[in-house]
Amino acid sequence: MVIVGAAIVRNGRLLAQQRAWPADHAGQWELPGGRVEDGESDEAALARECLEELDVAVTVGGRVGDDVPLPKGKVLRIYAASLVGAGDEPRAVEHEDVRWISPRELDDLDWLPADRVLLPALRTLLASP
Ligand SMILES: Nc1nc2c([nH]c(=O)n2[C@H]2C[C@H](O)[C@@H](COP(=O)(O)OP(=O)(O)OP(=O)(O)O)O2)c(=O)[nH]1
Repeated sequence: MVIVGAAIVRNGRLLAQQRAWPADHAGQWELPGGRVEDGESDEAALARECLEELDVAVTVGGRVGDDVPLPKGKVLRIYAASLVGAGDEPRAVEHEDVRWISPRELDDLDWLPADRVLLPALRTLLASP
């Protein structure tokens, strides 16, 4: 099963969201996203999840990093993304918080373990023009 995540970048910052549940991961940070449903493309799943979780429309770009294995045979797959409306403000619909993260803050956040594996690739993405 594929879990897609969006690396949404604006003005050199990465959007991260803080989990409200389950209890053992509450407070930890991740990228917006979720499960790809049957018959759905990765891109469509990402657009749907960003609308559900952040209430914003996104344009999905290329892959970021390699698939990261998750427990129970799942994989985490990240795509670069951008807001359709540059002035749109994502809000935490079902999460604790959302925040724009600068490269300097990237390492200090309490990321989910799979996301931490992706930090070098995310750092490279943030450094690209
Ligand atoms: N969305 C997302 N999930 C992640 C990330 N890193 C990571 O390990 N996961 C894990 C947590 C969950 O086990 C799984 C996705 O859960 P989810 O709750 O976001 O997805 P979903 O809404 O489609 O799941 P479900 O409630 O339908 O089961 O992937 C990440 O950066 N973003």
